Amino acid sequence: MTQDELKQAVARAAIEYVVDGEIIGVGTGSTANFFIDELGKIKDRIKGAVASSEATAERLRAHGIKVFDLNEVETMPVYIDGADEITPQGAMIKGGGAALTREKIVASVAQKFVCIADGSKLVDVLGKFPLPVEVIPMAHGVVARKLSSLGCEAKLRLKDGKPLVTDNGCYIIDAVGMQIADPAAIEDAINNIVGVVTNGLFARKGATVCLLGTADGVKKLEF
Ligand SMILES: O=C(CO)[C@H](O)[C@H](O)COP(=O)(O)O
Repeated sequence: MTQDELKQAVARAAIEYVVDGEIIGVGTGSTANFFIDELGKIKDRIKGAVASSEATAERLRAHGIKVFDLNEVETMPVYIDGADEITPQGAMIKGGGAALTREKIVASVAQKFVCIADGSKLVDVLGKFPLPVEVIPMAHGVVARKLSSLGCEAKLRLKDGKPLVTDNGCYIIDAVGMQIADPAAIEDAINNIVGVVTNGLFARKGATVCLLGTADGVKKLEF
């Protein structure tokens, strides 16, 4: 099976977690896009969705799914999203698609986080994938220096030769080669750097369930 077929398989399997008549939190990225396409097929069963990015909102609307502003929503039963890396304990690196802050915010409102990922995303120790850190633009230099002192190479993410600008008007610094033996400690340490909006570690509130696409079928990990 190709990686896309594995992503499609977990996207289909995630429909089981959709609660009829409710608002669903929806993530960002290629796996989340496959999930949105599946959600489109059962759109009449749900009230709508909260999107973790402008791109996701656009795709949801293209499927005729109503998109709610998070400020209108107090709670939702489930948030469904991909990950760049996930451990057997449910800690994740997210933000490869630069949507980490909104992903963390929407996930914080959901009762359950269902991570959908192809098998390549399962790792024993986080950190091979560069850790995304969203920063206030005027602080990117100082934050990069402080990140480097934590033992990584801090690289400003570029798009077409210019700093990539997130949906929040901020920049992303990718922390390359960070040793993440204690995800919760690193998540807190980076979030405490002045100028950081948030980082892509989901250690404190990681996944509740992970649907992992493998050649032997979809495996369910519960945390
Ligand atoms: O965190 C994310 C976007 O900010 C994505 O969930 C993550 O990058 C995984 O993406 P994909 O499903 O395309 O592999």
